[in-house]
Amino acid sequence: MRIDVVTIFPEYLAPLDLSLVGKARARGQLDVRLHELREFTHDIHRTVDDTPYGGGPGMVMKPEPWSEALDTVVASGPGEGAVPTLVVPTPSGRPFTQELAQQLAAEPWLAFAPARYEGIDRRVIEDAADRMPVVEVSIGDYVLAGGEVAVLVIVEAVARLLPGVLGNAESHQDDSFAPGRMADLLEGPVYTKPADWRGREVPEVLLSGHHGKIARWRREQAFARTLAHRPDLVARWRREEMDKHDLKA
Ligand SMILES: Nc1cc(-c2ccc3cc[nH]c3c2)n[nH]1
Repeated sequence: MRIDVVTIFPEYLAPLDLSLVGKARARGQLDVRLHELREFTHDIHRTVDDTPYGGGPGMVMKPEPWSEALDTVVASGPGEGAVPTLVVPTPSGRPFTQELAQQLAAEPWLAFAPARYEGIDRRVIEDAADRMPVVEVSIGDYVLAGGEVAVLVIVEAVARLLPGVLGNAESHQDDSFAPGRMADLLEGPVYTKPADWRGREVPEVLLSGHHGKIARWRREQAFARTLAHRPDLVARWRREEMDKHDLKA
């Protein structure tokens, strides 16, 4: 997979050199290219923003640098009409879920447009959508100061789904949120040595060696935690299970 990121803060993406994503890049499984938006300005001050039409607080990112940057990204692709899927982090976007991560992981080429200020001139997104798939994505119902952190979240969640990126020991096949595994929902509690730590002992069942009982205990624990923290997910999973067995709620 190829990933391009256009940003005024390339240093914000430094974590993409580390750990899972960094190793995947070193192995050639991921080709990540950062583009500094100010390289696509032509004034002495390298201006990327201006005041908003219609008034209001803050500044808006100018269309020209973005369109030049995105044109350069597309032109540097494999050619033959290949274009990236443009991912635009925004609080009002499509919720980023494991399902969307799976969909993005199936794409050969992603380009990210993390905004700053009050956002990017809308015409940039509209113009891009005439040439490539565009998906606006929210990583949660809170407001960040820019989209770079969202890029890190999305890239990590997508990269770990790519074949060979996770070692077998860390396979994502058992991900709680992987489609079809809603029944497990969130992870249950985990324990490691020592068996007694500060007077707190590991649950007996985990020392029993009875794999059936252990698996059931873990599902029960995960379900109880999910029911407490995410009743909405449990309700959705129940509906999906009822639909799957053509049962009426
Ligand atoms: N899910 C989510 C995305 C954002 C976001 C994305 C881009 C910009 C640009 C300026 N502020 C931003 C905030 N906040 N929360």
